Amino acid sequence: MKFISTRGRAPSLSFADTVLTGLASDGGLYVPESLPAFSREEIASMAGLDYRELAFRIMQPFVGSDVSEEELRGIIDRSYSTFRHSAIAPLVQTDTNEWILELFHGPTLAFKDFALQFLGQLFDLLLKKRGERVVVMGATSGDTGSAAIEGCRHCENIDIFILHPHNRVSEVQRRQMTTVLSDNVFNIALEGNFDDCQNMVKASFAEQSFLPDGRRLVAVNSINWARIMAQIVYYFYAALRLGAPQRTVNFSVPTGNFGDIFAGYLARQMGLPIGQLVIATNANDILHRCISDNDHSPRPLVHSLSPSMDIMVSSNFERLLFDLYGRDGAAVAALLADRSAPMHLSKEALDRARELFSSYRVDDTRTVEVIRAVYESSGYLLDPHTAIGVEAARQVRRAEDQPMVCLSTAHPAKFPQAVARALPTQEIPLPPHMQDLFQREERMKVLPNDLKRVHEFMAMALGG
Ligand SMILES: Cc1ncc(COP(=O)(O)O)c(C=O)c1O
Ligand SMILES: N[C@@H](CCOP(=O)(O)O)C(=O)O
Repeated sequence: MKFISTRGRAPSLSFADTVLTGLASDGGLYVPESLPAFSREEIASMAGLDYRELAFRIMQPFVGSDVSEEELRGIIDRSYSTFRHSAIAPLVQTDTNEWILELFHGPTLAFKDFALQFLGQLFDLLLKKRGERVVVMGATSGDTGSAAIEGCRHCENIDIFILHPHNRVSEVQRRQMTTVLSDNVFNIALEGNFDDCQNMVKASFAEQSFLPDGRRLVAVNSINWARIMAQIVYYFYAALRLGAPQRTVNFSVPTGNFGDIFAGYLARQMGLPIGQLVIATNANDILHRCISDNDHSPRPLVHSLSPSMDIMVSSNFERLLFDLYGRDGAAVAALLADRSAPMHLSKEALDRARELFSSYRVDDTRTVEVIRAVYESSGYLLDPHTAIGVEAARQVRRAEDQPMVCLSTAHPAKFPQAVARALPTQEIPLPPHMQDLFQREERMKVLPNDLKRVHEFMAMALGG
């Protein structure tokens, strides 16, 4: 399978080369030239498969011959053996036809582990085969960082640098990153917000001459295609458990960088009978405004109780635009020429986007009310991001008789302060492997929002 850029001017790449890169050379994101599709019968035959076997069936067509079937099975086995729940992604019912898909049973307690445990294993295999050592650079609003570090820290051929917004992630999130003291792990606390971190990472991919010894950058954010690919699997897994393909299933997805919900969109394009796909946003609602009012204009970032979704520039929206504009790279490049300017979709693109997605915005006050209300009605404790997904689902749901699956993207223990606003006396213990998190030594470098300073730090850390 070949992968092409959403801006249409970069060379197409193989799966392995796509994984071991970041942005395309024209500034675009890589997508498959064509999507594999499964017939209704093929999907029916997947019912009852365990998570690992299903992951193999869904991902193998993308991977092709770059990774042998045996190698892919090995990667999948190792990736999901670190999860603490035997179902990997269990479903819990909270109301009539309302389900929570718990995606937080991986090592860092967020859905990011699904793709980043996998990506770390994949990097390890591909880099060893090539005898190459690379520099991984990523931006995080709190969850990608620790999951990427956890996925990559044992890779001999990787140095990893993660930028997080200084003082804008929860203490648990920060400590999950900064207490990993391995020699190949570097945490940068940037004096800026997540968008600043992400801009810096993208600018670094465009100009890599600051790296010593001819080293190159590789992405761990969801600009890396393998991240999205691994997330497609749990849409199939949940839908099959709830009766697909005989039954249509709906999903509500707490959304920031648009990676997770884009994986759901792909699952539908690949044949899974998904009805509604709900984009659930916090006060940083550019995607909701885009779908509801055709208003994709950036506004100052708001710091919310769901910090991982404090994102204004959603990288993966570009991948959707590519499809909405008939896979015309020039049209996408023109639309995104100035990301700080308001963007308005054409009538056709907007109509199509509205057919594909519903959207809803949930502010902090409502987030707190929902955490409290769901706990009181069902005894189920939501994290603030998941609460946004649950509320959005309840507000925009069309088919009461079909299952609505709300993706639970993080464990509430990552956000005790936010949960305490709703339930002040509620204890939320960390899992056993994190019991001493607050006693561990931390290491990070605080840097100004200045590309040159970040590059100097990275070059020095790499011995340049
Ligand atoms: C807990 C949590 N929920 C939701 C999101 C939003 O996911 P996405 O960026 O894929 O839209 C993130 C960050 O990505 C997150 O960390
Ligand atoms: N919410 C994310 C932001 C980065 O998103 P990614 O999916 O592109 O890595 C985070 O927790 O860091």
